[in-house]
Amino acid sequence: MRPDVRRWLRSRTFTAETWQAADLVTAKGTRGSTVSVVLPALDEERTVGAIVETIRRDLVEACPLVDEIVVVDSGSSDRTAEVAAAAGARVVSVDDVLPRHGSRPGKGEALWKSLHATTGELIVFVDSDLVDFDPRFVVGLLGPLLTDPTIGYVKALYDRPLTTTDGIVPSGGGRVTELVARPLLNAFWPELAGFVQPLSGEYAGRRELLEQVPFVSGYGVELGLLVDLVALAGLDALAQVDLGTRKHTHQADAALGRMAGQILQTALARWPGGGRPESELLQFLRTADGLESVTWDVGVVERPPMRAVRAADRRRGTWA
Ligand SMILES: O=c1ccn([C@@H]2O[C@H](COP(=O)(O)OP(=O)(O)O[C@H]3O[C@H](CO)[C@@H](O)[C@H](O)[C@H]3O)[C@@H](O)[C@H]2O)c(=O)[nH]1
Ligand SMILES: O=C(O)[C@H](O)COP(=O)(O)O
Repeated sequence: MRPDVRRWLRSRTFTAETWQAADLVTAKGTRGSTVSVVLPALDEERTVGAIVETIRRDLVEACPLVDEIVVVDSGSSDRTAEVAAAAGARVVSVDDVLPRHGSRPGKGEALWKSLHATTGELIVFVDSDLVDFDPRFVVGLLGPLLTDPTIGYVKALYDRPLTTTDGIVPSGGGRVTELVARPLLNAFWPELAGFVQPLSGEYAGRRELLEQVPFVSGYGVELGLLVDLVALAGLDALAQVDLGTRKHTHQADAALGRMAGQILQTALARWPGGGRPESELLQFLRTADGLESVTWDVGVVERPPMRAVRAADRRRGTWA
């Protein structure tokens, strides 16, 4: 493993249990910070209500850590907006924010517009398709930002079960993460190899940083933010927090293929070019002792066309 990644993993990986909401309220008061929670939502009537209600009950009413909950409706055709509003969120439609800039389809557009629709100095993004949502997610993501001024952006990490018709595969989820995003990041931005869940939809950042980088309109937004923020602020300004387990609604393989395509487009638009890709791939496994990293060499060797080999051997008189 690269020394910079090893050092970053040790100093910038936290667990949500480190912080209690009440302590963070005190830290927030001392710093005069404000917090917005943003939920991008496209047809999430089944799940968005419970998430909003939990955050409102536990982190607005019982303990004033969160100042506003905003659901950015990304063009839902179901009752997402009504359900979210009834649960206590302010709901804005993506088309009504910055209308003179039009609306692009996709999740990243909703996040970009949320910067204009909210006021918090700290912004926490939470997907609205989460099942069994735990308020610890928000507390954990805010912990590093409210206690360490050198940290500006915090990603979630977690176990990702895959729920299938045959049952639950404990670590089977995050297919695009494992098959596309992590190999790409390891190859071209190896300093980011320590991010266990680079595509996690739960993350928090300082507005001051988030307003300095572009937002990709679709599913490339998470990879784009990581690459652009490390260039802007440096690796030590980024952190990750272990939130336990995350369950969400899975998309079909064909939809994940389109997601992978957007992530690839995002990466290629940022690829610095030149040089050889890094051949080390860092993978993470959950063991009884916590997260274990394993390094693999995925470098490949190009063998020449057989005709060229034959011709060269004939010239040397060594062809058998
Ligand atoms: O056009 C869209 C599409 C999605 N969403 C919302 O965005 C969130 C995540 O979308 P989802 O389709 O559930 O993504 P996942 O399959 O869960 O994909 C993972 O990987 C993506 C690519 O990095 C991330 O954007 C996601 O947050 C992350 O959970 C959900 O609340 C959606 O309702 C929108 O608001 N608008
Ligand atoms: O983050 C990902 O890799 C994609 O959202 C796919 O997740 P899933 O394999 O858990 O459905």
